Amino acid sequence: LPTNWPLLGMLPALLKNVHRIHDYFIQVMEISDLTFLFKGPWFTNMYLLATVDPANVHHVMSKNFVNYPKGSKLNEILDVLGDGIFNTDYQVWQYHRKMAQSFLGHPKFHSFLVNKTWDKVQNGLIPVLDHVSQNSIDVDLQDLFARFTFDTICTIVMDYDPRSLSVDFPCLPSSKALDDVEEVIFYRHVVPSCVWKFQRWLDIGQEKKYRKAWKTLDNFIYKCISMKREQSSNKLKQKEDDDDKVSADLLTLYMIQDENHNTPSGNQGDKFLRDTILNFFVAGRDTTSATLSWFFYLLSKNPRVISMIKKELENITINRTNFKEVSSKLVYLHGALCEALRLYPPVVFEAKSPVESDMLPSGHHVNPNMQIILDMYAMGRMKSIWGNDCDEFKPERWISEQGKIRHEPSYKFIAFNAGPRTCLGKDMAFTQMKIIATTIIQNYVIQVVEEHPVIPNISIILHMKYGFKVRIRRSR
Ligand code: HEM
Repeated sequence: LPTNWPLLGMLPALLKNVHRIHDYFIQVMEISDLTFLFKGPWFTNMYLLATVDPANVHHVMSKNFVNYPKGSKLNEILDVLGDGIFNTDYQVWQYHRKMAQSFLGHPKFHSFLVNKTWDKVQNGLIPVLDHVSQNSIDVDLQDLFARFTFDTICTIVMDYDPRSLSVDFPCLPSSKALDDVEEVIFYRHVVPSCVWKFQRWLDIGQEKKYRKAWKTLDNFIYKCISMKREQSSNKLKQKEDDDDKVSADLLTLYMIQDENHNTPSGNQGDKFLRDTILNFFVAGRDTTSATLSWFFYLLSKNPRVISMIKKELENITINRTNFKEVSSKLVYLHGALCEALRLYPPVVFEAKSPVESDMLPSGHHVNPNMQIILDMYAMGRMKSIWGNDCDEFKPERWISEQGKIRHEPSYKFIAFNAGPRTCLGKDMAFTQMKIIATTIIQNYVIQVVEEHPVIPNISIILHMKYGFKVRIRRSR
């Protein structure tokens, strides 16, 4: 366990292990009975209680949810997200949640999503995969998936397709700006706040990058909002009919509320819409694309699982019209995706501070000066939670004796968060991942480029540090 040095606290141990921070946390969690208090240098007032104890997770995320809002410290770190769903509490968060639920949970949303995803497969993914396969070009599959999900989330949220997934692989500043923002948000989580605030004041280093990325995102989103305003000023009224909600995009839905003065944001005008859109970009782009990348990486190491998925697909024809019925038959594929999410959850940790002092089920006292880190990566790899074979990629873990999907409580399988702030895009993510996975597995062979290093990066989203270089060919 890390030594607590006078003045420096446990910072030396953290710095020494920063290059292998994920594995280091697994080790510390295993030998400290699933919860450990890291103490920072004396002048920083930094106390991090890291935990992977399911009882603590259940307590913080569900049972005593009201005592663990996102809070002002996190608001500062995530300031680029403004008043969007990720960065708000209480009424504003409830408003977003209601709006997002009414959109994503609308009965017509599923077929809308399936159609948009299928369009992108046919007009984006397949042409690009055929192009790289015919010309024997090595491709970064992680980048390709990020392009796919960026295009689809823009389409769903704003009805605008930036077409980043195409054979010329265009470099989109808005997509790059999202990467930069995520990197700096992680940095802000790990250095003392006085350090990053000083850098922000001087406009240097990571903070300079953050400011520029923020501007790029603002330019992109505000432009889309004004385009939408022009296009739809006379159409908005027509969309008010509940049945039409899903033939519109999320932005239109919010604009209708705005016109009717139903927003909780006061008179912020386009700023509230901008915050909403940006939060959905963050929610829907990297989470799904990162999972797909790790899923295909795991498949490349486990040919047996590919054979099992192919076997499951043998007697099933999947297309855009029957996807809803067929999807529930893809039990093994579903298990394999859950297994990828367990081993490589795209959101690696969740940071929480109590409003009032509290006692966790593990017996640890927490107070408002502390940050509680729920380490989702380590949680998926704990022997005491998942058994001695926890490091193995075993889709069978998710299948019951009756051949159905085995349900695991969200405070144990935490990839989609737990409690009232559970991910709203879970079904959307599974739908997209299944469409993409079946298309690739049925039609292509993927081979990882030899000696290409695949290691997790250190950020708020678990990407592959050097991308995922593969060679692709059409299967016969
Ligand atoms: C494999 C894919 C995905 C994973 C693993 C995932 C995971 C998560 C996690 C861990 C959170 C909690 C984040 C936090 O509060 O700090 C979250 C929240 C959320 N996710 Fe997802 N997500 C995925 C895909 C999506 C997609 C495609 C959407 C659709 C746009 C989406 C929409 C949301 C929303 C709106 C929230 C905020 C919920 C709230 O605070 O009430 N997610 N997701």
